Amino acid sequence: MSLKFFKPLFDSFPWLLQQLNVEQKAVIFSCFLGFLALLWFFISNSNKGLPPGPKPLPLVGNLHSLDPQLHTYFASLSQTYGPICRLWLGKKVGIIITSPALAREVLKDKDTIFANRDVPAAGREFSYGVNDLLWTPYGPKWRMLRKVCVRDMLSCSTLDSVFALRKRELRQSIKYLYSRKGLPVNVGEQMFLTVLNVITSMLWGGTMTGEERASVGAEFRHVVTEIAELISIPNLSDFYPGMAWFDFQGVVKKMKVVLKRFDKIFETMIDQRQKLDRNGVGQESKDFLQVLLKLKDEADPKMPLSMTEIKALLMDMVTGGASSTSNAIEFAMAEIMNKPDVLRKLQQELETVVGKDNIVEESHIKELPYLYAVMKEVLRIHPTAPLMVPHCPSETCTVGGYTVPKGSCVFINVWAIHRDPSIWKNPTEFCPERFLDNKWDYSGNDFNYFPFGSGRRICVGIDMAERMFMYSLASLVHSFDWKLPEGETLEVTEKFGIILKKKMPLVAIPTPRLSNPALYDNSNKGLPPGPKALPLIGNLHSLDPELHTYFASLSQTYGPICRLWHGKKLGIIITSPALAREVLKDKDTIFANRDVPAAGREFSYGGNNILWTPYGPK
Ligand code: HEM
Repeated sequence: MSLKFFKPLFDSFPWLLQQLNVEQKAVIFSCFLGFLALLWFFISNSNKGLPPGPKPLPLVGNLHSLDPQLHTYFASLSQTYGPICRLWLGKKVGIIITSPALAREVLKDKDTIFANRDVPAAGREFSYGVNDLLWTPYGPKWRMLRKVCVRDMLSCSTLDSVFALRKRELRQSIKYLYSRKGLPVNVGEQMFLTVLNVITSMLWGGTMTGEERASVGAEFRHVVTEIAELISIPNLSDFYPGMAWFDFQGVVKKMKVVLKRFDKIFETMIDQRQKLDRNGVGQESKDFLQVLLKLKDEADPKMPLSMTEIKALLMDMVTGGASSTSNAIEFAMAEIMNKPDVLRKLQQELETVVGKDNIVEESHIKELPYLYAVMKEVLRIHPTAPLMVPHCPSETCTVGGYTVPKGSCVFINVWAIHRDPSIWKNPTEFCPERFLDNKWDYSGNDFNYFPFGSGRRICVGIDMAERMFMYSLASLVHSFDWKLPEGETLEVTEKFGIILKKKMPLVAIPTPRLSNPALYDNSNKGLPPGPKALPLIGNLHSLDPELHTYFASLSQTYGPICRLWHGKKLGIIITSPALAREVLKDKDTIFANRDVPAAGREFSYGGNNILWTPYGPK
C-alpha cells in the first residue's frame, strides 16, 4: 500500500487525533468500523457498469494507492485495466482516458456533455467563486467570457498590435543574461519573469509603468507559485464534497489569504485605470484592463460583465499563461542541451535566417521550421497540462461502452497518448525531426497529438503561447551558447502538477555568441525592426521607387510595423488594420500632423493649404 500521496495530506493536519483521550478514540474507532461496513456495501454495488479499475477500500476508495506523479501512475493503470478505467477518489468517481479514440469520444463526439469542469475547492476560491473562464461551467456566461478572451484579448490582431511589448521584455531578459555571461542562471525563473512581464504589460501596461510594474512582477512570482502549490495539494474537501465545509487541511483558508494579496493588486490597478480614464489621460496607451472596463460599461444588460469577472479573467491570464509557457521553454532548453545535435541544427537555421550580426525578430519565426518542430516535440514529450484540466459530464453517459456518471472527474491522459509506442516511433526519444513533415498540428483535430486540448474547452492562449515560446527560445539559442556549471548533470525529470514542471530547475551558463556586444543591449532603443541602416544614408540606398510594393515586402520580413532611415529622418511603416486603427483612431490627435516635404511647402504657399497645414486652430 502506497501512502506517498497522503504525505502532503498528513502534513497539513498533524494535530487532528492528538487531542483525544483513549475512550474518545475507542468510540470514534467503533463508529468508523460501522461506517466502513456500510460503505463497503455501497461501493461493491456502485461499480456496476463503470469502467474497470483497481479494487477500492471502504471510505478511502483508491486514495491509499495514488502516486503523486498522477500522469505516470494513471499511465500504468491503463496498462493493466485498458484505455478507460476508473478510480474511487474518496466519494468521487475518477475516469481515466488513455486512447485517441476515447479522447475523441469525450472531447468531440460528446463535447457538450463533457464541457464542464470538476472544480476543486482551491480553484473555486481562486476564481472568485467560479467567475473566471477556466472553471466556469459550460453555458451562456462561459460563452461570454470566452468571447471576451478570444476576440478582445488573445486574438491574432490584438497580439500583433502588442508585439512591441513582447520585444521590449524579451530584449530586457537577453540584456540581463548578457550581464550574467559565464555565471549560472536559473533559466526557468528568467523565462517566467519574461512571460509574466509580457502578460502584465498587456493587461495593464498603459496603466502603470517602470519600477512600479517591476515590483508588482516580483510580488506576483511568489503568489503564482503559492497558488500552483495549493491547487496541487490532495484535498479531502474534493474527495468528500460533503465535508468541504470543514476545510480540514485549511487549503481554502490559505487560498483566501493569497487571493487577498492578488485582489489588492487588481483593485489598485483598476482604481488607477479608472482615474486615468476619468481625467481623459492615457487614452493613447490602451491595455486589456481598459478594454475590459469599457466592455463592462457597454455590456449587454442580459449578460453583463461584472467587476468580479474582470478580476477573475485577469487572474486566469496571469496564473494560467505565465507558468505554462515558461515551464515549456525550460523543458525545451533542457532537452536541447541534452542533444547537442539539435542545438547545432537550431543555431544553424537561425544563422541562415537571422544571421550572427542581427537579433531575432518575432517576424523571423515563420521562417524557422526546425524551431517549430522543436516546439511541437517539447509539447509532445512534456505536455504542459498532462491530464488536461479535468472535465466533468453534465449527465450520465457512456464512453467506450462503459457508464460515466454525471459529476465524475474525467482525466484525459494526453501525456500517455503522446508516448504511446503504437503511435510514435521511439516515443521517449526527443526527436524534433518527426514533426518536420508538418503532418501533425495542435489545432485539436488530431487525437494522437493535442497538447492544447480539443473541442469547446481548448486552450484560449495558443497563439500567445506559440509566439512567446518560439520568440523566447529562438532568442536564447541564437544569442548564447549554453553549458552546465562544473560537476552538474543534465536531467529532464518531470514533476506532476496541474501544470507539469521540471523536477529540478535548469541552471545553466550563457556564453554570448553574436558578433557585436551592442546586439545584447536595447540598441535600437525600442524602435520597430527594420533593415540594417548604413552610416549617413540610412536605408536610402535600398529604396525601390515602387514604394507601396517595396514597403509591403518589408512588412513581410519585419512585421506589421517597421522602420527605415531616410537619411537622418526616421520612417515608420504600418501594415495591419489593428495598428492603422491605433494611429488613425486611438491616437488620432497625436498623429494628425503632416510630414511636409520641401516641394509641398512650396506648392502650398508656405504650408498654408488644408493638405499640409499642421493640426490646430488654423
Ligand atoms: C505552452 C503553453 C500552453 C499550453 C500547453 C496550454 C494548454 C492548455 C490545455 C491543455 C488546456 C485545457 C484544455 C481542456 O481542458 O480540454 C488549457 C486551457 C486554458 N488555457 Fe492554456 N495552455 C498554454 C498557455 C496558455 C496561455 C499563454 C494562456 C493565456 C494567456 C492560457 C489560457 C488558458 C485558459 C484561460 C484555459 C481555459 C479555457 C476554457 O476552459 O475555456 N493558456 N490550456
